[in-house]
Amino acid sequence: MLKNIVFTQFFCFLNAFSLLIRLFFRPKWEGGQYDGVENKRLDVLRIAMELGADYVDVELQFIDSISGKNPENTKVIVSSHNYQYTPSVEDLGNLMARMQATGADIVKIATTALDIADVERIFQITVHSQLSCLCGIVVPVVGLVMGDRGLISRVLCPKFGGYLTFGTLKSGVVSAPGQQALKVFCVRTHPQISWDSVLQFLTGRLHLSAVAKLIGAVNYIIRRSTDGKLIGYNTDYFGAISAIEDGLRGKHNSSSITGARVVIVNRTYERARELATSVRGDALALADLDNYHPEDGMILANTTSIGMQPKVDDTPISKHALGLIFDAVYTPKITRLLREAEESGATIILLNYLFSFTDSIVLLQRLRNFSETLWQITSEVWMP
Ligand SMILES: O=C1C[C@@](O)(C(=O)O)C[C@@H](O)[C@@H]1O
Repeated sequence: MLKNIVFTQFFCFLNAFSLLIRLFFRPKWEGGQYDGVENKRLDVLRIAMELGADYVDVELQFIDSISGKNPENTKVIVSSHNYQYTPSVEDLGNLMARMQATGADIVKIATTALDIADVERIFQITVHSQLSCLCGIVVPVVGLVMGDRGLISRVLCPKFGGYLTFGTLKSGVVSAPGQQALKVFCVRTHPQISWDSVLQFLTGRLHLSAVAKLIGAVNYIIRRSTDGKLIGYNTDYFGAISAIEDGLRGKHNSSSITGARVVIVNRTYERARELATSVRGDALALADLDNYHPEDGMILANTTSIGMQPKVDDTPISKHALGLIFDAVYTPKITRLLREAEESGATIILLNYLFSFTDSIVLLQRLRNFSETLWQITSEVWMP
């Protein structure tokens, strides 16, 4: 029976970047090719487990016939496919809860994009399901949106905490609409060519949006289809500012946001002063931060990479911070800074991934025909 199974897919674990082959046996009613008796299909999955498959993938409707019967080294993925549309956030949330409650090792939801903005709902659910780890075990989630308009979900899913993405080994041979052939892009330079010169190459060719120019950083580069020009945007600022504003609104129960006195802290005092001068703020040396006693209503924003994986035990401030604490680090989502701040009773704010993303969708929608030319630079390119 195993001979009849077609191996046409691969898992691409983007984080570890190791490649695993997965066996799948999806029925026609769930978008696959198997048209036979259900019991036989489930038998195949059971045999696969006995033979030591790393993963077996079963539809939500059949999870009971597999879950709990798997050997320790076989992980069970529970799947749901919607080939018509992407349901509302509420419906997706309910579906996710039902899937998580099955006891599966991994939850996978694949929906269909009728509009590029549908992807946002899947990202929202993916992010939300990671945050529920605060109160218990996190079940890894795969959230994908099928179809050309869902392409961005396949590329950006790791950024939103997705466990893996799907692709095809051969262009055109797909098991779901929108799957892309595996291409590993890397910026490879000769040891004598410095990262600075790569940046120089990019920055020399970039046209900046007004906001990116002002901030001096971009996190998205899009090749404009009308003239092929590379346009650099900054969408991260919006994710950060909107999260802080939301946090303030929630804390003070009001809709008005007022200005603030800005204090810039940097390891190099001179640099702190330089930036502080440009925003008419004050500067502080990092060494003085622990003894700094700000007035009530302080918002502390960590915009450095301190506390980011792998150095998750680092924190920019040794005492427990109070007030409203924002951390721009997004791996891990709950940094030591945020954890300790929360323990001290502070209000913590996470980067508003979704706003950041919504903003990019708005940009993309403005620039029609984007799909073949979307470039995403996951680590920011800083302008010299
Ligand atoms: O669940 C998935 C992901 C998928 O739907 C995709 O969109 O790549 C393809 C399916 O075959 C697979 O089982």
